Amino acid sequence: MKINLVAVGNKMPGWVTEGYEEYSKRMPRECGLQLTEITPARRTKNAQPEQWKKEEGQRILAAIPDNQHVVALEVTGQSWSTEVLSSQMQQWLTDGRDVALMIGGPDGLDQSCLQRANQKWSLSAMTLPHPLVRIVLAEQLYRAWTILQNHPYHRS
Ligand SMILES: C[S@@+](CC[C@H](N)C(=O)[O-])C[C@H]1O[C@@H](n2cnc3c(N)ncnc32)[C@H](O)[C@@H]1O
Repeated sequence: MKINLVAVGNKMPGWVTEGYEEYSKRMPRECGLQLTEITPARRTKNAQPEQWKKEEGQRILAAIPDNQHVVALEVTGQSWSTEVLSSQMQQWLTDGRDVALMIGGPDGLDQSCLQRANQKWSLSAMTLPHPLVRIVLAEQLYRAWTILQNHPYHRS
């Protein structure tokens, strides 16, 4: 299984790239984490957040093959403990399809992305900045993997 992390935002500052890679590089081949960065819509002076989200949504969906199991990162989604995430990961591995995780931009995910999602996952009731979300996500995926491996990284 491959995890296809489709995230709005490119040209990230060094601390974001370093933080993300610190954890993504720890993921094993059988559960490899691959990042697809989506170019954000150009924000013009006349605020058109729905239009920007729509544009980004089209780019996100174009980066996800039809046969992938899709999870939207969304504040109002389901809250999973790390242990629940590891069970989810086991289910994804058993299912065998690649998994796509979608992270929206500053205005969030478009409705078309939410409709495509098979699951919606909330990391917290707080709204996090999208660059931070990819780092937290990579760490939690690694932590969930270590639980499946009975590796001592995770101490409950
Ligand atoms: C700055 S947030 C967007 C906020 C936007 N106002 C909204 O309502 O979605 C950017 C993206 O980060 C992700 N995100 C932010 N906080 C999150 C959280 N607590 N749980 C899951 N995803 C989150 C979502 O994918 C969101 O689209």
